[in-house]
Amino acid sequence: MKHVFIVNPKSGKADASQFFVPALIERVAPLKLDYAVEITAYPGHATEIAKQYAMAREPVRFYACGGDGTLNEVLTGAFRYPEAEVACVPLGSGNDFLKNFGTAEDFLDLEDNISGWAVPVDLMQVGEDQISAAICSAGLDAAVAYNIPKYRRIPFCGGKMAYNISIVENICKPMGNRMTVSVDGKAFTGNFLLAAVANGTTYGGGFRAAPRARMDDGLLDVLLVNKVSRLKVAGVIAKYQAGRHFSGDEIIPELRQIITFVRGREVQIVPEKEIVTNIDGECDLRPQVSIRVLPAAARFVLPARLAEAYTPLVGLAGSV
Ligand SMILES: Nc1ncnc2c1ncn2[C@@H]1O[C@H](COP(=O)(O)OP(=O)(O)OP(=O)(O)O)[C@@H](O)[C@H]1O
Repeated sequence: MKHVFIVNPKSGKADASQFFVPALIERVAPLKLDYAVEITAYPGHATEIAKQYAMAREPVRFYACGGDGTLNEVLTGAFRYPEAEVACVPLGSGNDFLKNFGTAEDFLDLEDNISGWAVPVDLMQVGEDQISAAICSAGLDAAVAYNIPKYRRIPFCGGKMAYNISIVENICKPMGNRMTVSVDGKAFTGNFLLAAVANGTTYGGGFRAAPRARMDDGLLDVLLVNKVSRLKVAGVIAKYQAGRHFSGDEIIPELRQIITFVRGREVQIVPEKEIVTNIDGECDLRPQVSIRVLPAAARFVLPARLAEAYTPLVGLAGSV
């Protein structure tokens, strides 16, 4: 099998082509692998690189070396090819996807990652031609992420500070979006702070919005958070962030009037006005969003120690 390391130099805080690639080559060379290193030159390039290799229809493993955006791009390029599997070397700022399986440290163990194997994971089809691996959302959380780049350029205003300023800005604006969210045909209409459609548990740099979601159950966990007063919003968001809005498979009693949780396979979000949406960390204004689960659509490589401990819900490990 060919091993292709696709490195995004713009992920995370430092340029991985400088600090990671030399170390990678030093560690991989003695392993006598058939390998290649590709450095992305622009957004979307990782998809093109993955597609180009996968089209040879030979067994190939891609290592998405970057954050969730890079992983999304590599999965997008690879998932239609049964000979291709996708691993992740977490060099981004959030790397929320891999939290479904283990920690960043587990995936940074390069030798363990290389000797790991693939398990089937679900993906989401967003609209006609976009793929999402972890979570799609619309509303307040997406608007906060959308505004962050504007503050990052202010001197002394780094990641966390930019995030906090963006939260304050969004909480000061009128909150809530009137929308209808349909889950497998059942419609929920209301004034929602946010709607999240989760394949995985975590997004936004550690928000455990869907702590009960599984990447291999063929289902999406949908969370609808009602508009609440400014006084209540911080408390609700704090619980939502920590995953404390759930007890077992249910929303905790004190939040049941505020948060609706349903599972399904197809979701349409139709807002009254254009809304900011977040698809695996990439934010855009959209008039509406439709999302459909693609069960066991990709092969995701777990490092050997995690793969040994992993119990899949569907199929057998490595056999999509
Ligand atoms: N050479 C490049 N120049 C500019 N942007 C690039 C380049 N290569 C990739 N990108 C873009 O960089 C964006 C950010 O990458 P990524 O999401 O992997 O990092 P991150 O934001 O640090 O991590 P996370 O999403 O986990 O927080 C992606 O949307 C990707 O399209």
